[in-house]
Amino acid sequence: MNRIKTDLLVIGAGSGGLSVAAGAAQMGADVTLLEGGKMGGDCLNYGCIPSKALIASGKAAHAQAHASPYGIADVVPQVDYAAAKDHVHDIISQIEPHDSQARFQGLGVRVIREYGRFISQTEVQAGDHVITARRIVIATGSSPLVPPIPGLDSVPHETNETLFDLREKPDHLLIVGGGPIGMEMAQAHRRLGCKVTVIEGAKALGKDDPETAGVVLDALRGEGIEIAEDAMASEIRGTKGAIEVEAEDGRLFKGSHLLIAVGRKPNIDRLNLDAAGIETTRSGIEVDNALKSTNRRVYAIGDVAGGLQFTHVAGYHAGIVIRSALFGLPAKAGTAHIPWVTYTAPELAQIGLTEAQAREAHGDRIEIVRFPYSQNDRATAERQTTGLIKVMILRGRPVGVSIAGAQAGELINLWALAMANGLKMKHVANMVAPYPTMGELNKRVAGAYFSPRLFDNSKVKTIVGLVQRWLP
Ligand SMILES: Cc1cc2nc3c(=O)[nH]c(=O)nc-3n(C[C@H](O)[C@H](O)[C@H](O)COP(=O)(O)OP(=O)(O)OC[C@H]3O[C@@H](n4cnc5c(N)ncnc54)[C@H](O)[C@@H]3O)c2cc1C
Ligand SMILES: NC(=O)c1ccc[n+]([C@@H]2O[C@H](COP(=O)([O-])OP(=O)(O)OC[C@H]3O[C@@H](n4cnc5c(N)ncnc54)[C@H](O)[C@@H]3O)[C@@H](O)[C@H]2O)c1
Repeated sequence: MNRIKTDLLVIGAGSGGLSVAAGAAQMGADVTLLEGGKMGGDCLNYGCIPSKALIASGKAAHAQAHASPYGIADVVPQVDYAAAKDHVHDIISQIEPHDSQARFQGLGVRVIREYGRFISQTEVQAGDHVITARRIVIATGSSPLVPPIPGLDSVPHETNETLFDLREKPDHLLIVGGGPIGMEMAQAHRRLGCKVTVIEGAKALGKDDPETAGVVLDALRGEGIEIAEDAMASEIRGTKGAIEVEAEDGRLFKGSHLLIAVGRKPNIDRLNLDAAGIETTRSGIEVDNALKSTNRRVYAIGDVAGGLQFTHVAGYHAGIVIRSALFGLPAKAGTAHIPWVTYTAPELAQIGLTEAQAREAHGDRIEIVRFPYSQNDRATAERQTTGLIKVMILRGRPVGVSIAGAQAGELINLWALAMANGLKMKHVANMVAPYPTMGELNKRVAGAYFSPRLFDNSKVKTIVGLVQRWLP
């Protein structure tokens, strides 16, 4: 056995683990990083990057087929599905060096390409190494949940771990699960020429605000995607090319290929957590708001910590752990200022409270303002007028923003800044936004908050009247 002593042991080289390792090593800590699978984790290899690359292929095809409103003839896109997958892998390989073993070794991190398992409160075994660490960060991520639906184990199916290697174009893709994975992949495949049916057990995009999610679902249905809601898949049968999914209420869906996208399960099986006294919940490792597990020397971050499961959350967690483990400073992870975006077209973005959550938490004190894309000149010029921005406001401060529309993911950035720093609506209204940009929507919705106060206000009218009488 090779014995290693280290300041910080990071288990998992995905979005969270890499951020902790890079930060800690560059600040002078002795860092050991374990990775049993691919460097870069889910986001680079099976998640954000391949999905956004395939969405880009779909967007290119869609633009060809819908060019005539801009004065350019529509073309039936000649889709080479396998070539689109080559594009996906090319994009992964362009980003790969940033997450590579060589780069991290260059930063001074000791990288061990093995799965780790606890053998005591302070020791982890990885291959023939036993590592003792002052502090340990578990950043092992999550895997696709493949539920025990009768028949599924004997029917060929894809998950996010296999879909991006599939090279034959599905004739008719059935997708079980209408969350972000399901809806993003539904639209990408529809635009690449597949028939697509989404089978959703409750409401599609159900974690988002129903009003803004509704805008996206209408658009997806308009592109020809069948979205069946309240359709809990209860039995799956068939063989490659001829698959059937039956819902609890008897509805039957037939297709050629099947994608399972019904959520995630935390990667904890290999860790032997009992040996370290680390407790778990149904969604992952139990952590307090400083991301410490029930073993006070061990943190859990990112997907395995069971909260919001996004790359930027894993990165945010990494910053909190560095502050706590390296500097011994207090640090708490919040969620009120965390945005998320579903990269459909139109995009769907959310930060903080939805309208229903805001009303439940703050009752009548909540004010809601909306502004439609149809009143934005840039959106009009680009024929992207579908959508709206909606802001939930408590005593002049935004507590939630929901956006559906083109570039919603870019627009939410401003609200992420505002909400992370406690800015008020007046700060957004004071900004001068360049014309004509989609970003003006943010300023205009802030204007919509103030305009009744200014324009429907008898005091303001009286003051203006008096001043005008005295002005030379
Ligand atoms: C299809 C899809 C699309 C997505 N799109 C987005 C998006 O657009 N934006 C966004 O913000 N998020 C997106 N996500 C979510 C995002 O990928 C995850 O939230 C993020 O990767 C979590 O980072 P992590 O560090 O917690 O885990 P991961 O990135 O999964 O990394 C965990 C790593 O730990 C390794 N590991 C596991 N167990 C062990 C062990 N015992 N020892 C050593 N190594 C181990 C794994 O091999 C893996 O490499 C998407 C996810 C999917 C599936
Ligand atoms: N753009 C992004 O940031 C992005 C994109 C993809 C994934 N992700 C992350 O990955 C996570 C997982 O995504 P996901 O879409 O797999 O999960 P999800 O939990 O968000 O959605 C899963 C959906 O499947 C449905 N479902 C569950 N069992 C079912 C059954 N038997 N039949 C029919 N429907 C069923 C649920 O009602 C739910 O709506 C997301 O929550 C998100 O954190 C993020």
